[in-house]
Amino acid sequence: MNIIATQALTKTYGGGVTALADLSVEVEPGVIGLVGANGAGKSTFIKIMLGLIAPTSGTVRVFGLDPVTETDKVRARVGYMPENDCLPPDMSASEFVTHLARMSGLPATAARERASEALRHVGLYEERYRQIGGYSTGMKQRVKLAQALVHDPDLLLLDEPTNGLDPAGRDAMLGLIQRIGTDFGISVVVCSHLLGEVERICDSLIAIQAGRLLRADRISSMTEASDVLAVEVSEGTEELAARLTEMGFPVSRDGRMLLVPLDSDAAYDRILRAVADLELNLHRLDQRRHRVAELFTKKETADV
Ligand SMILES: Nc1ncnc2c1ncn2[C@@H]1O[C@H](COP(=O)(O)OP(=O)(O)OP(=O)(O)O)[C@@H](O)[C@H]1O
Repeated sequence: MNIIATQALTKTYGGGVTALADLSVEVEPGVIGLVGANGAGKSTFIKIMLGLIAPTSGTVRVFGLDPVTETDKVRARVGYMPENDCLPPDMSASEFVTHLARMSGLPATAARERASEALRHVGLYEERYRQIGGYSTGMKQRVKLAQALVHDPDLLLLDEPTNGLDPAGRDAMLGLIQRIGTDFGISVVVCSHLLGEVERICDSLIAIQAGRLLRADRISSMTEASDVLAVEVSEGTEELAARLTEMGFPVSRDGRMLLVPLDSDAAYDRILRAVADLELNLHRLDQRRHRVAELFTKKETADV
């Protein structure tokens, strides 16, 4: 079952900036990365899913619901962690998250309990009565995550959750997000311009560029074997390269590896024979896997 489905979704802001253009995508449950360079349209997509802004044309459904006309029903099932800092410095995390739980419709006692639970999940239980103004950036990000979780949503939309964090803080936040997906069975859309980090924790990716869909697929499909063979020998790389070139293979080098396009099954056997004829010691012979970063053209690539 799809959790999100869009059809020709388009958003043009006043002033004529088209942030999303004709985006059609279907998203299955899991931990999903929404990736693209700055300005690609990720935040716009998230805001449309939440019913915060309306599409210019096209449709969007979240759990089969229309965020434009069924906003409350969508928000009851979706938690949102915004990109920007939006926390009151003079409240404790406990007060703040309880307040948002109350706003979601929970009675006072249940709201307090749920807030404590959410703060425990994000690792802030001990610190929950301290004022947010004294928190580190990492702790503030965790408060934002806790408030997104507090009403027990089925889907989390996280906008740049690792923003401003140092490498250790990033790893901790990514681990937390992954656990939310696996341990609680909540689907998560992680929006980021950092392809490398999203790739580590997601089952699937939606890649957008300048508001258009580049590809939406499972990461395993994106990194399937390519039709390029990587050949590495302990010694005699030059010799082998020359022999393969003589045999008509368009060989290229990548460090100690020779890369040879595989145009037929016979090519595999011919390369093996060449290695044997030259009496070289074969170190490695396998099909290269595609890299997710290949999705993006070099010029407009997300940071990897
Ligand atoms: N309220 C707005 N009015 C006009 N243009 C906007 C508005 N919000 C976003 N845009 C423009 O729409 C495009 C997409 O912006 P959006 O914030 O959705 O991208 P993003 O991928 O989330 O980028 P970032 O990672 O920088 O937040 C950008 O060109 C941006 O300048």
